[in-house]
Amino acid sequence: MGTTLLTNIAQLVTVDAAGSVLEHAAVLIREDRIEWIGAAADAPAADTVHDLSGRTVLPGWVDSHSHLIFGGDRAEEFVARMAGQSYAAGGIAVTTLATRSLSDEELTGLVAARRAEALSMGTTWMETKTGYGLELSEESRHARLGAPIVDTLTFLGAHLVPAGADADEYTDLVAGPMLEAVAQDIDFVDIFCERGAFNEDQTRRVLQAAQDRNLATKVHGNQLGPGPGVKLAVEFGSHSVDHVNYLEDSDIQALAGSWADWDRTTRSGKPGTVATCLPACDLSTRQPLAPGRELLDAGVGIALASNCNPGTSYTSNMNFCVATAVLQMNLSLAEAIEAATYGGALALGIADQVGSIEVGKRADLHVLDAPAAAHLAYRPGMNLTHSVYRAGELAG
Ligand SMILES: N=CN[C@@H](CCC(=O)O)C(=O)O
Ligand SMILES: [Zn+2]
Repeated sequence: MGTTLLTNIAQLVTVDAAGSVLEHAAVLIREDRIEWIGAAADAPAADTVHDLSGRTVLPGWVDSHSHLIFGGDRAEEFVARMAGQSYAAGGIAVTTLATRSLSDEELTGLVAARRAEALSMGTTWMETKTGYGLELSEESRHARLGAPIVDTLTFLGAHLVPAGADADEYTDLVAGPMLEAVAQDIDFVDIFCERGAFNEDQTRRVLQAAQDRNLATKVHGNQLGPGPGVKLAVEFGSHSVDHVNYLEDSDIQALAGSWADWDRTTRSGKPGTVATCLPACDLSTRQPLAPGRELLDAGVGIALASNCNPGTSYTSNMNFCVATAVLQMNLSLAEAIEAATYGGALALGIADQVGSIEVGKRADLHVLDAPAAAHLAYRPGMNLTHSVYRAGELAG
């Protein structure tokens, strides 16, 4: 592979701690790593040179929340919602049935195609979750098939209590035998803490079981109404709490408190619980957009993610999520880009490897067909992704 120089970059948005944006820049990649960054005029020689002709380069998106392991779709549910019906967790069962009927080959093919689609739109690191299995054999099949396709795999056996099951007995199954069966394939344990899904006590049991196994955790919380999800995530030291639409002041304070030992300017210390905002989901479910601005102003680290799934957010387009965060959540472009790259990396515990363009980090780069990153929000809905480098390799 040798070295590759990307040069003639009009704007290089590094997302480093200082938020450096370089103009007339170049990046040297050696194998899968970033070896040098600087002015194009000073660039070292390289085996291969890619002239980017005045385009913009960002870190690849780090999509820290998705549910790609599913069959079928729920377009009818979506249409009913647009006609006024509200979203309820029960729709998950429809996807569970559709997924069960797929062979390993069919399911693998669907997940791989979805991963490739996201990569083609700039997502160089992708998390996904189980959660449409809801029985031991299916949850472990989904974990086994999904793990080699995505970069981070999360176990979400506690997504919905299956019809006819007792909620507490099912929670015991998730926290015990199911977790045991998937443990070797997963990076995180997650739970949907919400009315209609799992309550506070059940959430505690699952988070405790994960902690007892030294597994990192996440929580789906405060999506459809106020609830205990945020505070539980903070109490258990979860990497993130996701959705965060309905927050009380005390939730924001709890989140802010978790960031007390983090120094933003040097990016050192102990990161707190990331509040992951999912704007595409909020639009598709007609929920109020998560208060990203308020969270940032309170000192909370935030991430933006797609939440790609067939029920609440059938898109993996992070360009769209970033544009929405700028246009409708009052984030600056730099804040939105940081949340969709470095913020996602913090939410997945991989910020030392990816999430910014810095020497030594993995060469995950997203080239925009635009002279400035502002075009992401200035030209919303346009296909601005020109090319994508993942671990130094040109994708596609
Ligand atoms: N909220 C819970 N889980 C998914 C939706 C799953 C579904 O409706 O299929 C989410 O993150 O939005
Ligand atoms: Zn989700």
